[in-house]
Amino acid sequence: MPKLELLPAVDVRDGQAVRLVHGESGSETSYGSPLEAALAWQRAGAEWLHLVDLDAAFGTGDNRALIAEVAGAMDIKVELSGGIRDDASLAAALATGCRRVNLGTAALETPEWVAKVIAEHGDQIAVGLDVRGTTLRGRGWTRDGGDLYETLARLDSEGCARYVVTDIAKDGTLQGPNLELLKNVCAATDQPVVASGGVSSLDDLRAISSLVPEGVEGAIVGKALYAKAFTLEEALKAVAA
Ligand SMILES: O=C(O)c1ccccc1N[C@@H]1O[C@H](COP(=O)(O)O)[C@@H](O)[C@H]1O
Repeated sequence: MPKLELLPAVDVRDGQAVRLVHGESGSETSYGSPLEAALAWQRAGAEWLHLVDLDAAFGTGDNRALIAEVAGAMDIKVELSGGIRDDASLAAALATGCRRVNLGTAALETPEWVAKVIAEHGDQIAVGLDVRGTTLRGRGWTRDGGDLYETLARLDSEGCARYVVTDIAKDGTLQGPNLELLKNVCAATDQPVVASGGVSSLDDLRAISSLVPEGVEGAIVGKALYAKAFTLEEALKAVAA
């Protein structure tokens, strides 16, 4: 059985690595230099970095140059998110050398464009399904964007390679992942799922690992690492077993 991939997160707001609670603008805790954070996760053995431009996601500007600097400094695979909504932002994201991008708002608001870029770029495109209950949220998670399972069926039919599923109610809370949601999404699609939101302990990672046979491929870990609930080395060991 393949092991669960771990993706430590670096979310960038106003040039700083931050963590939010429920993805709410204004709830930031700052953790300093995004480059230093990313290099620290790489040194600790990460194989992936989940890198988010929060300003681009919220529409409060962007950190494009800094994101490119961080992605360019990585020897590991980078998954890039936030504000990738048109040809120009997609080209800039892919030009960083990232392994793949996550599209959020675009999958809700411009489905024709998303179908086109899925067809063009294959598994370099993932879609972030950011949900409250079963309602998708876009534009920095401030606007409803339709039903999770209807959107998933549409994206599956268009050949979307992968989904990053975030339970907004759990994100940044250290309250544990929404395992039911992950199971339900895995049951609804044959494509791999990356879990996001709520990881608080090594047991949470072991619980997500138990869903690998159902289709969970990876887990994004944010607040728990920054709050030092465990180290990345411990997390990698816990999912290797
Ligand atoms: O990661 C967050 O905490 C987050 C909070 C609020 C909005 C977005 C967030 N992150 C990721 O950004 C992309 C969505 O960006 P867009 O809608 O495509 O501009 C998505 O991967 C979210 O998970």
